[in-house]
Amino acid sequence: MPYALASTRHAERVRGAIEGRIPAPSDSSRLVSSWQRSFERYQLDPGSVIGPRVLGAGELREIRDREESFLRASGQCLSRLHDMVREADYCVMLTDAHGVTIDYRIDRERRHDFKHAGLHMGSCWSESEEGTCGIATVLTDLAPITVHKTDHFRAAFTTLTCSAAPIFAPGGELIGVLDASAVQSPDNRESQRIVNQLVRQSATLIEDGYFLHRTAACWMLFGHQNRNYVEAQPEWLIAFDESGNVVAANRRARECVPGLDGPRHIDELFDSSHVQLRDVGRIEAIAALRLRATGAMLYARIRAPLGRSGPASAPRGTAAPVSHAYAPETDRSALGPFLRSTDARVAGNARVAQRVAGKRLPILLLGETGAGKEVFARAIHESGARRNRPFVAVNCGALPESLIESELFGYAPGAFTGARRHGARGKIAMADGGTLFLDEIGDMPLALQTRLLRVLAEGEVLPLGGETPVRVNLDVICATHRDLAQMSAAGTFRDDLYYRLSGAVLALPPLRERHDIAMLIETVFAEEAQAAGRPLALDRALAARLAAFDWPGNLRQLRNAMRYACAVCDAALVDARHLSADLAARLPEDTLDSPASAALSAFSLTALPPADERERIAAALTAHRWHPNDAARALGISRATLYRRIAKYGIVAPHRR
Ligand SMILES: Nc1ncnc2c1ncn2[C@@H]1O[C@H](COP(=O)(O)OP(=O)(O)OP(=O)(O)O)[C@@H](O)[C@H]1O
Repeated sequence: MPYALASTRHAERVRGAIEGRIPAPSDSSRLVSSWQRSFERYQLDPGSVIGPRVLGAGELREIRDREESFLRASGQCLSRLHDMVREADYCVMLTDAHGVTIDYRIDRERRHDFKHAGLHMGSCWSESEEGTCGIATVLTDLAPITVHKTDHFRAAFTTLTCSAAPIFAPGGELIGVLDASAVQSPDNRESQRIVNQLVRQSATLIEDGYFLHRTAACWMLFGHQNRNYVEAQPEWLIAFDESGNVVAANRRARECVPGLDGPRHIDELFDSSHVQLRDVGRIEAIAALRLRATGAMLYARIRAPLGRSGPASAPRGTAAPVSHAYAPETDRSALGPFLRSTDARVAGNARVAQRVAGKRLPILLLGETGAGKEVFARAIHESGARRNRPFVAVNCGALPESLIESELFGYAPGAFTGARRHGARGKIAMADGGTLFLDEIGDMPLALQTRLLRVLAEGEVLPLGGETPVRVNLDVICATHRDLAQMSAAGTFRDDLYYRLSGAVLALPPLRERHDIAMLIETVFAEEAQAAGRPLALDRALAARLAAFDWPGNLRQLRNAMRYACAVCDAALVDARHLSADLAARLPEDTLDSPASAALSAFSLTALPPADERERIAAALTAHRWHPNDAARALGISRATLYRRIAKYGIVAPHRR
C-alpha cells in the first residue's frame, strides 16, 4: 500500500477509535488512554510520518555527561540484552528519565534501517512529542509495556514493535527506560512476549547494578528466601548506614518487606540487630534473619562498605560530625548525598532545598563555574513531587540572543523565515508540569527578562508570532556565577525579576572551600576508575595534594583530571605522573609531612609488597596502641578490612593473649 494511503488509513482508525466509532486497537486501557492524551492533550497528528526529534551532538553530550554513572552501570546489561535479541533483528535503547536515547546497541549492518525508522542516539520519545510509543508510555505510567505496530499513535512508527520497561533509582524515582525495538516483526502481538520478559529482567538487573554503585559506601544486605540463591542471585538489596538506618532498598525488597517505603531502622525489620549484621559481614558468613512483620525467614550475605580509606578523608579542616541517628525519608532521595555531606554549607543548602522544593518558590543557585549547580538543581527536582515530570535545562549564556527567545518561548507556524512548518514548542512549555532550569540567568538579555517575568507572574507563555498564550505550571530554578544583586543595582538585571527569582538563594561553596573535598576526590576517582574498567588505586600522597589544590574549575575540573589520570595510567596506582602537565605543575608540593602522614607512608599497604602484610598490620597496630581506627588509617584501609585481615592472620592483641 502506498505510504500516504497507509498513513491516512491509520489516522482514520485512530480518530475512529478515540471517538468510539470503531473498536480500540487492543484491550489495553493504557494504550487507549495514551492515544487520547496524544490526540486531545498534545494535539498530535496521527497521520504524521515525520520521525522523532533528535538532539544535536552538544546537547546529547551534556546529557550523557550528567548520566555518566547510570550509563556505566547499564552498559554491560545493554550488550547482553542485545546479544539475546539481535538475531531477531532488534536494537536495544536506553533513555534518560525524559525519554532521550542516551545509549544503544545496534547491528552495524542494520544501522541504516534503524536510523531511517528514527531509532538512534539522541532521539526523543516523550508522549507530548511522539504520542503513544513504548518509551513514552512507560515514562507516563511507570510500568513495562509492548507497543506493537499500529498500537503506535503516529503513522511514522506503525512498522515498529517496541517493548520497554522502567528503571528506578535507589530512592524509587524513575531514572530511565530500557527498550528493545524491531523495525519488522510478525503481526501477532503475542510474538513479543519473550522480548518483553527479557527487557523487564534486564531493566531489573540495571536497576540493581546502579543501586549497588550508588550505595557502595553503605553496609549492604544481599538477601533471598532460599539460602542457595543468596550467593548466586540475591533478590533483595537493602543498604544501611553504620548506625543501622536503612538508606535504600531495591524494588524487590520494597515489595516484600512491609514498611520499607518509609524511614526504617534495621533493628525494626529483623529480629537480629544491625550490630549483629555488621559482625556477620566481617566474617563473610550467611545469616538467617526473621522478618519482624511477617515472621518469614530470609537468608542474607552482609557486605561492609566499599572503598573507604582513612587519612585521605580529612586533610583539610575538621569535618563537622554528621548525625546519622535516623535517616529521614528524604535522605533516601536524590538530595541524600548532599544532606549527608560533611560540609555544613552543602548539607545546609540541601536541607533548605528539601523544605522549599515543590512550594512554588523559585530557587536561585549561586556558585562558581563547575561547582555543581546543575547537578544540585537536578537533585532538587528528582527529590520533589515533580520528579517524574520533565527537567528542562536552558543555558542562557550559551545561546545567541537571537535564538534564546524562540528556544525558550517557542514559535507559531510561519513565525519567521526558516521556522519549522508546524512551529515549535519552547523549552518553557516543554517543562510544563516539571522544572525549568535556567543556567547562567545573569546572561539573559534585558528584553527577554521582561518576557520571562511575565511567564512567572502570569503562568502563561506566548510563543513567538502566536496569538494564544499557553498555560504552564512549573517550578523554576536559576543559576549564575555572577553577582545578580549587584547587577540589579547597576541596572543590568531587572530588579523585579531578581526578586521574583530569588525565593530561596543558595550559595554553593567552591570545591577548594569544601570540608568534604577529600571524600569528593575519592568518590570521583572511584567512579572514573570504574569507568576505565581496571582496578586502580589513587596514590595517597597525590590524594592529599589534590585536596590542597585550589581547583578554579571546581568539580568539573576535578572530574576531568581524574578521567585523564585513569585513562593514561598503565599501572595499578595512579600517581602525580599521570596528571596532565598543566595540573601537575600547579599542584602544591607533597603535604604528607605530618606525623600521622609519616606513619601512613611507613605502613601503607599500597607501598609495600604483599608478603609482608601480616607484619605491617601488626606493626601498625602496635604503633597505634591497638586503636583500630588509627591503625586502619595508617594502613590506608577501612576498619572493616582491618578486622578481616586481623582474623585472616590470626593476630591477637597483647591484652587478649
Ligand atoms: N556532587 C557532585 N559529585 C561529583 N561530581 C560532580 C558533582 N557536582 C558536579 N559534578 C561534576 O562536575 C560537572 C559540572 O557540574 P555542573 O554542570 O552541575 O556545574 P555548574 O556549576 O552548573 O557549572 P556551570 O556554571 O559551568 O554551568 C558535572 O558534569 C560532574 O561531572
